[in-house]
Amino acid sequence: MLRVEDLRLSFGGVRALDGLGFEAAPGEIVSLIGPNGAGKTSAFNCVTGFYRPTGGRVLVDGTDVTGRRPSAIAALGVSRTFQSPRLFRELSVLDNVRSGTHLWLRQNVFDALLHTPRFKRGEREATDEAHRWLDFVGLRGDRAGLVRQLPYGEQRRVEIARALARRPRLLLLDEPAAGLNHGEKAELLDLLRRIRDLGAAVALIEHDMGLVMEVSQRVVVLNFGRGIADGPPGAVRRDPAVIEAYLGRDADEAELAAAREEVRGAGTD
Ligand SMILES: Nc1ncnc2c1ncn2[C@@H]1O[C@H](COP(=O)(O)OP(=O)(O)OP(=O)(O)O)[C@@H](O)[C@H]1O
Repeated sequence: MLRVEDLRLSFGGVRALDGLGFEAAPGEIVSLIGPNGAGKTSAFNCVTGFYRPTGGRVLVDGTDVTGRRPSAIAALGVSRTFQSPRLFRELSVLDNVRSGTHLWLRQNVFDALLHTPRFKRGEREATDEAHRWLDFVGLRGDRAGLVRQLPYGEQRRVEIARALARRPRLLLLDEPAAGLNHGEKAELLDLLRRIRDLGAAVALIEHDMGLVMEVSQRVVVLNFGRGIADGPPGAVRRDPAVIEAYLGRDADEAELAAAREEVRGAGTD
């Protein structure tokens, strides 16, 4: 579904991406991990058209989308969330999710102006579907209220519901566990599995190693814009290059042991 080949991106002298390659197949969660500044979000931005790579290719279901605009890439079934939720703050919870349906809802300007039967049918369908996705992400409570009044963890769920309402074939989630408490993380783990079971390809950026190791079919480790490991979680967490990437070559044994623990993920062994 997604194939990234030899991706390169520079900002002035900074090489954010330096020959990155990875793939994500339908029904699979592929996690991108790596130290701060390793290039994970830059990779997402290149895949979704927010950045134009300076080299390499991005293929979505075999179509070369390198350098295309975000809207053109979204139209191919690519949907994403951001490190901090980017919602329409002055819209209701429901309307935020309904906005996701406009990608596939077939309405023209005359339908909207004249409120034709087709328009009304479409609006009903959009509302029903938005409710279904809010149920799916487990958002209880008032859906007519403004989204900005929700707690942070719930805003994240709304953003995921909106991304799902676009009916994506490829979903990119940028640090969905950031700022969540323990209980919310457990619910997110369950949600990620259910999203995978829908059959989409999921690419995940996440710093919570326990979550990553538990939910991913494959883990790609980035360091300085390059992939330094790519494989099933079990193999990646034993890879010495991965441990080193988190601390650097000069780390002493105690630090390395602590890093090994972190990469291994609490309670997953
Ligand atoms: N818009 C930009 N302008 C200049 N430099 C940028 C820009 N975006 C990213 N960079 C640089 O590119 C490198 C990779 O950043 P990126 O945000 O992709 O890393 P990351 O792995 O997602 O980090 P984090 O885990 O902290 O989110 C960093 O050195 C960063 O400072």
